[in-house]
Amino acid sequence: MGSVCSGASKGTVADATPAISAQKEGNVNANGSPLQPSRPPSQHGTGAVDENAVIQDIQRAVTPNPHASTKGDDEENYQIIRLLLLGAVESGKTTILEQIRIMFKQHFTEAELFHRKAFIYNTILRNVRTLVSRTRQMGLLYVNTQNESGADLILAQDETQYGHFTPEVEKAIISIWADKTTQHVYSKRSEINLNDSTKYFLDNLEKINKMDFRPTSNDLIMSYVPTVGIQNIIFSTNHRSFQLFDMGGQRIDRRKWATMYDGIDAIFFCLAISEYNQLMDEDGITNRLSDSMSLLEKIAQEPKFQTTPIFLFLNEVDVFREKLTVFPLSNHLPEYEGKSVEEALDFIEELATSRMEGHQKNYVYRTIAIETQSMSKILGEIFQIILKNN
Ligand SMILES: Nc1nc2c(ncn2[C@@H]2O[C@H](COP(=O)(O)OP(=O)(O)OP(=O)(O)O)[C@@H](O)[C@H]2O)c(=O)[nH]1
Ligand SMILES: [Mg+2]
Repeated sequence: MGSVCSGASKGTVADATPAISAQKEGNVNANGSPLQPSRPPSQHGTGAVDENAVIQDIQRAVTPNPHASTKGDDEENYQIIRLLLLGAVESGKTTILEQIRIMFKQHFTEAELFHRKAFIYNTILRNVRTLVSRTRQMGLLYVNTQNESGADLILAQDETQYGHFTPEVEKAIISIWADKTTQHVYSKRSEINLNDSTKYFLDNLEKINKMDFRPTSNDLIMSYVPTVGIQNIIFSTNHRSFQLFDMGGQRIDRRKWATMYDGIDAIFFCLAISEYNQLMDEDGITNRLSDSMSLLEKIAQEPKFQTTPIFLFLNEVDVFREKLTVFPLSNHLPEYEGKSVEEALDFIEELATSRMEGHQKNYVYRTIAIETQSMSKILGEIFQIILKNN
């Protein structure tokens, strides 16, 4: 169309009244049937689902209908605008998808909430175990001596547990979390790469451990469930329909990315800049930031994307800021000579843009994907750009 449809909001897309034409989400295909179950972090790469069947299923679902109207017909019948979310593991892809869902008022289903609830319990258990282990590793004692036996109880829990905690375990977790020693260990969390949502969930354990606990949309934003394979959502705004594909960022999942490269109108690339001091779980040697930068370069050089706009999210700015004081950036990127957070951010941005050199259209944003308000503004701007170009 070349410009925003008549009747479009002049403000951000978030301000526009969304017309949701369909809602497909949570590892479902466009027909609404399950693709692959999300797996717990300890089971990466497993699952009995036939990946080829899944890919064929998706391709069938997204292949343009030859009988459908094309641009130039009635506005409502424009071809769907297809967006691809790419980036390494835990870079914020699904968080952005969830922010988009919130923005377009795509409510989460009961099944999704139930599924996510299980992961929230597991995340809490893993995080508190990490804190307890670190406390012992550092040779620290709890201020409340009774927490020593509570720590034993927590360490004895099965790490693959996905259900409610017994009252005894709940009491032990709450007491350990409140202990000054734990708070001291937590203040140094950058050293142990503790999941960022630790405080958020532990502060609310009593509420979360109730049988009738129903996660809020913010709980979903804060929790992490690794994406397996490909999930997608369909939504409409400004008389246009969008299909957004979210891909798992692990190496095993990246193999499937190329099956989705045809007919993509924009790429949302997430890069967790806070990972400059972390190594990849998959091999234990590759620096995570360096892996993400290589991935970005590969996408920017992909022949099929030469005219496809890339919206780059330099994500986890909050964690990055926090980490810089503990882990100087120059220890990991010796060419960095700056001193301030802003200089560090500029340096990372330059690094990222240099990896997209030669690519025709790219837009860079510094983001904190868990913040609904700031993300809604940024995504609003992005959707306006996309609408103008399609
Ligand atoms: N503090 C903070 N946490 C974030 C930010 N972005 C995402 N997170 C958290 O990071 C975790 C991982 O985010 P996801 O969006 O699920 O990561 P992903 O890229 O989809 O990861 P895979 O599906 O494994 O490829 C979640 O717990 C989020 O709440 C951010 O900007 N700041
Ligand atoms: Mg994901």
